[in-house]
Amino acid sequence: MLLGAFGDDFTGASDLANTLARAGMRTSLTLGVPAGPAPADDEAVVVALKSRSIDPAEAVRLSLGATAWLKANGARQILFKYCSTFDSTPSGNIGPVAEAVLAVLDAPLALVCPAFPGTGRTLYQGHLFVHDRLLSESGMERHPLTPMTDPDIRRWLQRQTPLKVGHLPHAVVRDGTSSIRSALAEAAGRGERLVVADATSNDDLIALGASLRDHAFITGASGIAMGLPANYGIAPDRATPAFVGAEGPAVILSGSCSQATRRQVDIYAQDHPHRAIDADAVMNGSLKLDALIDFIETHRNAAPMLYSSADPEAVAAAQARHSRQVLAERIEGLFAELARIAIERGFTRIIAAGGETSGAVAGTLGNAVLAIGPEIDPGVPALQLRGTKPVAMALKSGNFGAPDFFAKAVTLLAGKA
Ligand SMILES: Nc1ncnc2c1ncn2[C@@H]1O[C@H](COP(=O)(O)OP(=O)(O)O)[C@@H](O)[C@H]1O
Ligand SMILES: O=C(O)[C@@H](O)C(=O)COP(=O)(O)O
Repeated sequence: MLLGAFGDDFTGASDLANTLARAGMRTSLTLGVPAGPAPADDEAVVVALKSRSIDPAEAVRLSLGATAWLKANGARQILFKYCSTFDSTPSGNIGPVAEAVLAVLDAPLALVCPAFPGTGRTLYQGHLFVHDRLLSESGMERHPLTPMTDPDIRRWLQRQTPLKVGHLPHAVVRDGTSSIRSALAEAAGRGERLVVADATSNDDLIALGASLRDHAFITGASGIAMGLPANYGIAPDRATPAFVGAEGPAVILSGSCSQATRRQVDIYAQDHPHRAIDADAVMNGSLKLDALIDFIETHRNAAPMLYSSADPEAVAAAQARHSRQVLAERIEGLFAELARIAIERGFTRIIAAGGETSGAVAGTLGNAVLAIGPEIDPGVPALQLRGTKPVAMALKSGNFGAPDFFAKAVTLLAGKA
């Protein structure tokens, strides 16, 4: 293993694995920390954690566990992947996790770069944009678990950690690798331990990546990985193993309330069987699991969709009636149970939308290892379970994917282009 990474949610980890695979690295995605050794022949392993929206101390514990396993399996560098919209709260979890890993690796500083221009996330003057909107006006300010109300990543991160936060301005990044290296050395001299880097294009990310060759620890969204494989002499044009896919029944499980997902749900519902899951019905027990299973069984050959995706007003109203955390856990628990039973009943293509939801859904596979297949849309690869069970999956980040994502995913997971 050359590069060892962990992601703070399952969709994010699959997004990173996708970037590394596209850049030519032989990459696997593991759901949680594997019990045994790393898969042989892999140059990069991405451990998917579900640590984004949990207690900071627990997130630190899980992240240190992943770091220890990756190091024990030979990783030369550790990469901590978080969301390109920097999903976190004033108490964590990005700051506390970065701080803890810096300490165990005894690293002077770590770069912080959530930019992912391919999906419209750019960072300029320390501020994060989603397309032409500041993060705090992008819809992310109303996220159900991590409302992002401040677009200044330096200020937001500084609330999460006592470590000194610095800034690498765009002019330096644009100037290229040697300027970046000098600026990082100066930042270390000033005692800065977490340095937020501007990046507005893939070229910026590649220049940043090239300047991180000697860094023991790097943090960022998947864009920061674009330039890392080249540091190991790996080029993108390398042949990748064929993706076989799985031809059995498909089901879509969407607990994502992001804007992009809600549009994708609307489009898919126009000509596919679909059923909404009502938050109150989940909480008061009037929604029966059996009825949902009957629904997907009835439509098993037409790729049915079950979704709790709802607009911000409906989510806020439901959260006002129930505890936010308990509501999230109950809905995620329901999706996990649906995925488990669907797989048991022979569904082989599982498409999950939303980071937390995907974590719950994929979590039913235990400590599985997944191979990376073709890209469905930027940031979302087709995944295939390694081993004997024929299961293919897509774990879609909330705001990723074109409006026709679900139909495309159903086709691609069957191994059809
Ligand atoms: N109708 C709903 N009302 C309230 N919370 C919901 C509803 N549907 C889903 N949720 C919860 O909101 C969270 C959505 O997060 P996630 O799955 O990461 O997707 P996204 O970040 O794209 O919205 C999950 O914890 C999910 O269980
Ligand atoms: O970096 C990203 O934007 C994604 O990989 C990601 O982590 C998104 O998370 P969810 O929107 O919660 O799926």
